[in-house]
Order: sequence, then C-alpha cells, then structure tokens
Amino acid sequence: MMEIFSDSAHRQLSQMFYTVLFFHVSEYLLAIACHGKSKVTIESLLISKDYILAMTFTVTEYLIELYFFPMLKEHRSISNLGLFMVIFGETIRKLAILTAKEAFTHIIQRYHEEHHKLITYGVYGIVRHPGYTGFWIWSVGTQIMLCNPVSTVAFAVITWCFFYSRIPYEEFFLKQFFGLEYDAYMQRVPSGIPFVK
Ligand SMILES: C[S@@+](CC[C@H](N)C(=O)[O-])C[C@H]1O[C@@H](n2cnc3c(N)ncnc32)[C@H](O)[C@@H]1O
Repeated sequence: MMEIFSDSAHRQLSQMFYTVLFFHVSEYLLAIACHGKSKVTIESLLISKDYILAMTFTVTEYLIELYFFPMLKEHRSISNLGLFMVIFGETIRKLAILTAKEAFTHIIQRYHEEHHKLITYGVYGIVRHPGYTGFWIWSVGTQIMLCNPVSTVAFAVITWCFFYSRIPYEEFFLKQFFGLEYDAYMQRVPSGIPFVK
C-alpha cells in the first residue's frame, strides 16, 4: 500500500506513526513506573476524543496536500527541523516525568498528599512546567515534520490555549500546597510556555 506514496511521504508517515506510538506507550509505562500499576488507568495513554479528532485532521490535511501540492512535502530540511523538535520536546517531557516521579500525575492534584514535595531542581530549575513545554514543542514538531502548514498553526495555538488556562489552575493548588515556597519559585523561574507568566 505504501508504494502509492513517494519516498518523502513514506518517511514522514512512518516517522509520525513511530513518534505517536512511542509518546503514548512511554507515557503509560512511565506512569506505571512512577505510581504503580494499580493506580494507573488507560487514561494515562493520554488519548482523548479531542486528540483523536486533531490527529484525524492532521492526517486528512497531509493526504489532501500530498495529492494536490506534492512538492509541499518535499522540504526535507523543514521536515528534519520538525523531527528535531519532536525528539527535543519528548526528551524535555520525559526528563520532567523522571525528575518529578510520583509528583507528576496526569490528573491535577487538588488535595495535598504528604509525599507530595515541591520539585525545583533539574529541568524544574529551568522552567516551572517542563512537561508542558516538552509537549508543546513535541506537538508542533509533529506537524512541521509532516510539512502541514494549517495543522502547525492550529496545534501551536490550540495547545498554547490549553496550557494558558491549565497552568493558573494547576498553580492555584500548588500555591495552596506550598505557600511562600511556591511564590518564590514563581518569581525565580519562568513558566516555560511563551507569554504565560
Ligand atoms: C501533568 S503533571 C505536570 C507537571 C508540570 N506542570 C510540568 O509541566 O512538568 C501535573 C501535576 O504535577 C504537579 N506539579 C506541578 N509542578 C510541580 C512541582 N514543581 N513540584 C511538584 N509537583 C508539581 C501538580 O500538582 C499536578 O498534580
């Protein structure tokens, strides 16, 4: 079936498939490693309805452009830049999970548990939300890798909007848990998402 695609298309679609597969499987396995199997649900695969919709849109855009504007998919250096962003973003996110360990829950904690300590070292010493920074770079990178102009802009804006509202919500509880220690951390370290204080 892949013979109907050019070499570039074959490479880009394969890269996208393995990128997405690696991201979700590794999120799930790391969640088990950090929290134990009994506490992890299938939701830790991070595949929601909206996400499936976004990926369907992405593939649809890719195939339409491949058919009508095949030269758009032949920009190897742009595609490689996207691949670099995917690897870079994935690395930052996984470093965040490995640094925060038990504190890195996929669902935002609203009640302080005794074991929950404030992490301010490692990647958390560079930005306050390295998991989100990494995901943002990863998601935009997937679209640059596919040379998908519409989805590149859409992913950048939609993911940014998501974190723009999620970060204050998450930090509302972190301030309750850690008080002045969190205020000082906020003063010292940027959020890691552009234009989010
Ligand atoms: C999905 S994780 C994301 C963590 C962080 N926002 C990031 O992007 O790396 C969400 C959980 O991490 C916890 N969390 C966020 N920042 C933290 C920090 N600096 N230290 C400890 N826990 C943190 C929150 O309480 C929340 O339940």
